Amino acid sequence: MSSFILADIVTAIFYSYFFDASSFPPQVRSLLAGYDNGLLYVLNPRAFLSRCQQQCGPIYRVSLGSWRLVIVSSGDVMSSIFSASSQLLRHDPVHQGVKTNYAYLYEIMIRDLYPLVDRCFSPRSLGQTTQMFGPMLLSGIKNLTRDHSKSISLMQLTNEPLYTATNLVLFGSAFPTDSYKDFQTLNKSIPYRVGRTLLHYWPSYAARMRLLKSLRDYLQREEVNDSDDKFFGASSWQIFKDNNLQSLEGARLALAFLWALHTNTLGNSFFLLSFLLGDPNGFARVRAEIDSAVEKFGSLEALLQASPDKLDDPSFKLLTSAIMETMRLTVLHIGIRQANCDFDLKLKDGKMISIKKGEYMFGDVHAAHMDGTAFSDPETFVVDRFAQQPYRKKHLQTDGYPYHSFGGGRHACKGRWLAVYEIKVVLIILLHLFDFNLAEENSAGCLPRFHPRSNGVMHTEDDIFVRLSPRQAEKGF
Ligand code: HEM
Repeated sequence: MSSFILADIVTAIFYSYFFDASSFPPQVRSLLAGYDNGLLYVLNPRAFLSRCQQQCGPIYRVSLGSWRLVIVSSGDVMSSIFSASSQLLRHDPVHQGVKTNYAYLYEIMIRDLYPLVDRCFSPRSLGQTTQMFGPMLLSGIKNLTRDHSKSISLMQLTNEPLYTATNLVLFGSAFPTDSYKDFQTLNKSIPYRVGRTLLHYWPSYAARMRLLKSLRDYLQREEVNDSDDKFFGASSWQIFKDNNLQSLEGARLALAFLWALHTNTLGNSFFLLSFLLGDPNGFARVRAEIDSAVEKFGSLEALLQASPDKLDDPSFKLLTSAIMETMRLTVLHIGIRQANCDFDLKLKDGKMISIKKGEYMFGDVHAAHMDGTAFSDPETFVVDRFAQQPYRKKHLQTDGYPYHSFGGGRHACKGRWLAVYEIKVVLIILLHLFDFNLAEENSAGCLPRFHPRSNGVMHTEDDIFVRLSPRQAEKGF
């Protein structure tokens, strides 16, 4: 056993032995110095956290192996975490997918890459960044759906054209756009990777290596002379070049970024369409809204060429609500921050939590989103849950709800406007063009089952197969 693991175990035993269980917040008990809890967490994070919350309430301490965490599921406390200064609670770079030389890479991410993302994906600049996204996505969907005689995977239909069109508009034609399969192999293996089991490990490892190689080749281009990636792609490439990051190390950082860019957006597009297929009335209402918006814009093509700002409009009130509702159900936990020093975190009700140096703070968003006092019938997909509010441009329609799917404060999701826009366009195209019939090969019913190991966001191993038929008005398509 390495000395590191031994030190971890000794620290954990020491910590659990001396911890005062009567203090606030309460401590989840452990028989094996946190390692029993660590194992239970890895096997089924959602079930473990839900049990802890039932035992201890909305704020509690738990040791997962050598990690000491304060877990919160109350909206107010989560907001206090997001707004705490980085001198007290710092973002832990390991959770950004950067594991090697991370202090250096993390600095580049925070200093250069995130501000660029913030600028390019803000509501004001998004239109410039995503020019041609709609038409490219339409073309990708057309290519994939030429043969209507065969059933098609809903995962592939909602994900592959989206992945490819996004990469093309952001990074230009030099980007390895044929990397969808490898990306998905890696993405699907995340629950297993986190659990450190060897099952499924090799294909995921090989996919990661191929992705890293093609990203390194992309970064090592001599010049960026594509006219089609001058806005975001060229600026991000310049950051890698200026920081001497065109080697494997740069490719690792680029892969972490690519993952942040795609994983939740792809997952949510798939889950949203599956939820709608399981709710025929909701499906019909969203489609009616899309059809009348297409009429208002004149044609689907005109709508797809419109800027994201034009789609941030009450004409898509129900669709936007459906997107936010899907994210409410599928985002699990966020906001991992590590305490730089001992300090007291003051809560709104005047209580204090004494945070110890080295402890992690962690928001159990799923628990907050399953709170029946804030969300009626919280387990159910309710298509118009957020459609009742007056529509406000540049707002996500969730004001007034304890809603945390995009985090908050200084580190709130910098891609949220892009994500909502992209998912909107996927749904507009698919619902406007096609009727969906479930294919014979579906065994598990229409709703995909959440994978028990899902961590961060819901994962599923289920797919849904559908037969598409062009709608009456689109027979010529
Ligand atoms: C449905 C889609 C998405 C969801 C649910 C989502 C969710 C989140 C959440 C919860 C956080 C905060 C994490 C924390 O506090 O530790 C976050 C951060 C971030 N997201 Fe997203 N995200 C999505 C799409 C995107 C996209 C498309 C991008 C584009 C690049 C993006 C880029 C980022 C970045 C750069 C951060 C880090 C911000 C910072 O630390 O300052 N996200 N995201």
